Amino acid sequence: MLASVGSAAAGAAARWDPAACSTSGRAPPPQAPRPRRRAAPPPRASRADDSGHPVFSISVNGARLSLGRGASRREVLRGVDLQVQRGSLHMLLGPNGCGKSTLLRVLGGLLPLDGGGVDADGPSGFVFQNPDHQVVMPTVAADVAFGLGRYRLPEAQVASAVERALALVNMSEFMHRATHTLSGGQRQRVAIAGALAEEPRVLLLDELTTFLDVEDQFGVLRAVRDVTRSGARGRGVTAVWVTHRFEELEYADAASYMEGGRIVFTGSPEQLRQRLKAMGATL
Ligand SMILES: Nc1ncnc2c1ncn2[C@@H]1O[C@H](COP(=O)(O)OP(=O)(O)OP(=O)(O)O)[C@@H](O)[C@H]1O
Repeated sequence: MLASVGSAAAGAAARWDPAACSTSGRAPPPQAPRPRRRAAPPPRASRADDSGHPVFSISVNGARLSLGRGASRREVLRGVDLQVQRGSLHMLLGPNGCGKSTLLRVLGGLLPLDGGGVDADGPSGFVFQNPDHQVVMPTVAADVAFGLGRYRLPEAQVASAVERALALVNMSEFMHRATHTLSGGQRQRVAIAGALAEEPRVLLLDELTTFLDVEDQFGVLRAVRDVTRSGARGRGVTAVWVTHRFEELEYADAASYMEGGRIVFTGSPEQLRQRLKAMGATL
């Protein structure tokens, strides 16, 4: 279990806004098409620990970042501290606009910080909430292979990477299916397989279940949990999962709560549930 690494207040000053964090998800905000999943730049500083101490895949210390221009510029990350154990499924919750997606982009190396530091395993792969923006090829196999195209690998190597990735998300039997015939959850698992085909060490997953029904929601969750547990002890893929849905906590190994650009609490899912209840949430 991770120790609390939040701000000194560790949630003492946290306020609870039930409207901002419901268990039923949210209507998607109007938005431009999300970028297709992509591997982040090469690893910066993969943490290895040979001394038997807890090994973290991600370590964020005092991360600060302002976004926007001119009068609309504002500090979005205001001193984020976070540690994520390698091979774990770590959930990140918090009200709308508290900085979860921004932090995810920082973890993937897509946004440089103004202050503080991030030390994360790499490469990382992103999957976003709307699979329609990510699953774009006519067949499942072609879609999972899409990201590998730029490496100019031999065909057999691509085929085996695709097979491996689909097996990891329990979608092998769908390899030759037309993507437009898949359910939302199946499409989301194809999107995850596409990210996995590039063998990331860290998966960054932004509200993957927003558009899914309950069955698909838990199918995708199980797939991600299984991926994190498929590696040897301490060497599995690490997943950071942003969600608004408290019921998903049961799949997490650890969870953090973010508010106002800071992590205010990190602990076990049960500890977070207790904290949220104490803050007035109906779970
Ligand atoms: N490029 C940008 N320029 C200015 N402000 C930005 C930019 N990107 C994000 N923000 C602001 O930063 C804050 C955090 O945004 P972010 O998307 O990280 O929040 P979030 O916790 O993921 O929210 P949600 O749960 O609604 O997805 C928001 O107030 C948002 O408007």
